[in-house]
Amino acid sequence: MQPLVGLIMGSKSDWPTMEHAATMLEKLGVPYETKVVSAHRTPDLLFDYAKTAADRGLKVIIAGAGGAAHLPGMVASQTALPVLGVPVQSKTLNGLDSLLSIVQMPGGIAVGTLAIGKAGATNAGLLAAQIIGTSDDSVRKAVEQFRATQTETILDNPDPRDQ
Ligand SMILES: Nc1c(C(=O)O)ncn1[C@@H]1O[C@H](COP(=O)(O)O)[C@@H](O)[C@H]1O
Repeated sequence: MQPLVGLIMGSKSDWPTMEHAATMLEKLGVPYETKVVSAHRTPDLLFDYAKTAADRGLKVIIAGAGGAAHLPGMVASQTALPVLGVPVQSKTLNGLDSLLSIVQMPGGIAVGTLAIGKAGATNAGLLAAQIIGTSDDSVRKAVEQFRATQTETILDNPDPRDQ
């Protein structure tokens, strides 16, 4: 199926975090492609990827990076598609560096910044599906079903001592 989401990251070392975005997209039936693209290490690839993304049929880009995390902002500078940025937890500064690099965009180029790490990657997948769900009924229904099941699971087992 034609990918609707581009899931990119600065390094293969980001995959253990970013795979949680992939898991959510798969759960919600959203086709995606995934690739290592780095603003620093592969700048020409980054420009080509971002400039051709919309014409290739992508609707949303999720970009994860750690440390000096310029990838999401640089992708956003080259495409009008919505870009969701995931700060990957860094070893030295625990991801605060990644978060601040992604979130402090200058006005006029937008990146939707998620939380640091696994929760941020999971929610990037979810938010991408919600964006696609505004014009795709089957994805919107999958999101609604996911949320209903999540709520039921908690209500059915409210005792915190039970697993
Ligand atoms: N922040 C960026 C960018 C970028 O923003 O273009 N490219 C790679 N990186 C990050 O460098 C970290 C360490 O990468 P390595 O593990 O490959 O040394 C990764 O978290 C990656 O996202």
